[in-house]
Amino acid sequence: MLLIQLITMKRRKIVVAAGFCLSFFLGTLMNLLYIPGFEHHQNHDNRVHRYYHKKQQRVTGDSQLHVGESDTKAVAESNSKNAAGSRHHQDLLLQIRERFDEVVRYRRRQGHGSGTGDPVRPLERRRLMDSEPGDNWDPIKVIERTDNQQTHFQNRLSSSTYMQTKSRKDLTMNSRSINSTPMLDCSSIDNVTNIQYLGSGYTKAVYKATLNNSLSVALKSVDFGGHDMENCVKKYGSPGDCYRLASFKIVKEMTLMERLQHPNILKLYGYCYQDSNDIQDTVTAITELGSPLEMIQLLQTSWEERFRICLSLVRLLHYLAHSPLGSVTLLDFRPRQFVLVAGELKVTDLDDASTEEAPCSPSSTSDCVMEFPARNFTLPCSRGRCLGINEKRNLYNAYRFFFTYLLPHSAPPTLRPLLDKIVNSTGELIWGIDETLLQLEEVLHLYRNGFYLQNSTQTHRADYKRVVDASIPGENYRCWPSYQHDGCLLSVYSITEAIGVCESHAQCRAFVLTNQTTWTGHQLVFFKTGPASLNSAKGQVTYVRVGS
Ligand SMILES: Nc1ncnc2c1ncn2[C@@H]1O[C@H](COP(=O)(O)OP(=O)(O)OP(=O)(O)O)[C@@H](O)[C@H]1O
Repeated sequence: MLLIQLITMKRRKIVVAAGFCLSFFLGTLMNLLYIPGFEHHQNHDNRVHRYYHKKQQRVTGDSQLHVGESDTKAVAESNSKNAAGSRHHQDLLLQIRERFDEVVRYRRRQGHGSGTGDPVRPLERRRLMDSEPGDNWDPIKVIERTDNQQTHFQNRLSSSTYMQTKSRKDLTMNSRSINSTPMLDCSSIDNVTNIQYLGSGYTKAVYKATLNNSLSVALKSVDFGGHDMENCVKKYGSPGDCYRLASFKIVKEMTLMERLQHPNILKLYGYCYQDSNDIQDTVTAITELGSPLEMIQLLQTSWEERFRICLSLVRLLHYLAHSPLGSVTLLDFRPRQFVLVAGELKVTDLDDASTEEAPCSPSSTSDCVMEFPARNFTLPCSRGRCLGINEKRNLYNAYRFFFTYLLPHSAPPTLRPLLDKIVNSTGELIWGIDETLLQLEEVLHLYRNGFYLQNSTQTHRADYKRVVDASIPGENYRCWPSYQHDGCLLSVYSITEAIGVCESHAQCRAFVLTNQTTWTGHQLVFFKTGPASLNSAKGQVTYVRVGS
């Protein structure tokens, strides 16, 4: 049993709650916590909770009615209802089977695969083996099996507290590794601290947690109160199977994280299966932690940082187009599917990734139409597949969600023509991802080596005196896009560029070189209103404007 100390906040008062296990926390934290922004989930959990109990009562009521009823019409109606219910349930099981098959396909596909971690839970793995040719993986048998589980589940619900974690499967996970890196397991998240809700989408809820008071990670699990679970339970009335269906999104995501290794794909650190809320083997993925992408915030950062995001994205899309699993497209390509890790963009939501290139017939003109809100594209059909559709869909989405907003705005003027060309060529899908990457790497080369300064033959009006081992602690002013909010801290390639910046700011009379550099190797420089507080500082260099 996994116990964690929860410090809960309610109406800004701190309440201490102890002894809840992690999966309980992940599923129902919102029932117990008040943290601004949690209300929505709290309502959802309560709704689902109430719904389960109602459902339980309704089933009991129905059965009593049927026992005492001799009317053959009612019996016939009941039989036909049961048949419809069974078809309904079968439909759910077929969906589970489809998701399961998809995961199996990704696991089996040839390519790199040095990882020995296997995020498919033992139960599914058994079924995976059963689904080999000559298989006995029979959806009907699964229906029977899950019917039993379902009855058990509902019985338990009526007699036990909702969402009570039962036992944890301590699988022999320490031996797992991805590319020789040992993976985290259930024991790793036994004593997590600083748990914070990060966000949730249609299916999953994500929490930040600290392991061993040192490593911060993201914990991802099915959101019991999320839309996916709620809609499914409403439709099928089978929380256990709905959970399984939803959990395959996490299993798929973990499988793809394991198979697709790239600096711009979030790292899977490990996973944990444990029984929770009367559901067997609920899964928690343990991944690298990022911070959600805020477009408004990005628009306020320096061009260099925004360019980094676009370059990260293009490197990612280039990898996806040539991945070991084939060309991968991100069907859900909104900025919220990405996070930032130390300034690098990384994709986090892989449950909607697909390697299927749309099939087509050469005689049809409509098979390969890619539709976007503002325009459509028709791609050629080659050997029964729409040529490059996965790559082109990713690229156009990168253009419409990222490049148009982030690339040209406040870029160094000499880079503008090339950046405009990149924006136009991707917006028209003239270039593929290979050419786009080449061009962005060229921009990086020009920027990193200061070639963007070549044409700026501005003559500086003032002289600057170089003062060694000196700094100016005060005399700050604000500028945009500063790396520090209460001062003017900008990145420059050279002293000449720093002088140019100082000349362009009416307040600037001095600047101090820091020993910090940006990701491109540019130096961060503090611009100052004057040298009044100039003091001695070993190793630092200050430039003070002389004359008017
Ligand atoms: N590793 C992470 N670090 C920080 N935040 C994350 C991380 N993973 C996800 N998030 C945040 O949690 C939110 C929900 O995660 P995710 O997108 O995986 O859930 P989902 O249910 O698949 O959502 P959607 O409805 O968008 O498909 C994301 O929008 C993102 O802001």
